[in-house]
Amino acid sequence: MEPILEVRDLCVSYDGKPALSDVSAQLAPQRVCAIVGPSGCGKSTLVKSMNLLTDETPGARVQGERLLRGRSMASIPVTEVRRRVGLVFQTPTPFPFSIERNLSQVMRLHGMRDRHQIEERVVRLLETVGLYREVKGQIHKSARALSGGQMQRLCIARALAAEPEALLMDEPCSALDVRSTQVIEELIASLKERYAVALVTHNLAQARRLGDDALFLEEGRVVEAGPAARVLHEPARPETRAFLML
Ligand SMILES: Nc1ncnc2c1ncn2[C@@H]1O[C@H](COP(=O)(O)OP(=O)(O)OP(=O)(O)O)[C@@H](O)[C@H]1O
Repeated sequence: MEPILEVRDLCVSYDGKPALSDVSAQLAPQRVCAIVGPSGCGKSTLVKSMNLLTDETPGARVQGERLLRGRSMASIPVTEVRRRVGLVFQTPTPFPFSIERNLSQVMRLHGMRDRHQIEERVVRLLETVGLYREVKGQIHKSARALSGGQMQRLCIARALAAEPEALLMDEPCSALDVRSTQVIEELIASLKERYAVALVTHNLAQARRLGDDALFLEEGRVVEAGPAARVLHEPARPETRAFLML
């Protein structure tokens, strides 16, 4: 199946210091690609490069190919790439206005004008992330009053409001408690039906639970890649086995 998003021979450096070297990776439809590896190995840099955020980082230099459904991102307007490739960060950071406006603003930004259509879609998105029941009747209250887990689900809904094809998640649960983590994990498992997902995680158990594919990075290089069942359970290299505590 054609990948939704692909990077080929990607090299990223910050102030001349390499962070990623010759990285190739694919995000396939209806699959979660778990991106794992030791601290500082380039996981965040990889997902940020997948929606061109690295290209705006001062001192960063990006080389290599990035493709969205086979078309070079270089030939697609940045705003379109960002719409089609959503990014969710480690710390949930909704904008400091209402729950409703956090979502409707994205829709307006992407040209939706019909008020009823927007209202309907806000409800649908809140349902998708399992928030509707919890915030019903309060969607005009500040998003910052939500719990950490609720804020993260709102941030996921905000990424989905742009109707993306791929969803990049950079440690989406690391600021959350066990229960909220479980809720987000269930959500990720359901979202992959509709989106190609990249999941950066320090949590190896989480990578094993959710990953269909896996990419193991070390010092900016891909050292193992393929089906998660192999990479995370039977990696080829002794060093990877040691990291994965196998
Ligand atoms: N904006 C930046 N400016 C300079 N160097 C950076 C920048 N962002 C990342 N780096 C460096 O690039 C390398 C890769 O960092 P990155 O954050 O991508 O790794 P990571 O695997 O996500 O790390 P962690 O698991 O600790 O979050 C590190 O050496 C880091 O210090």
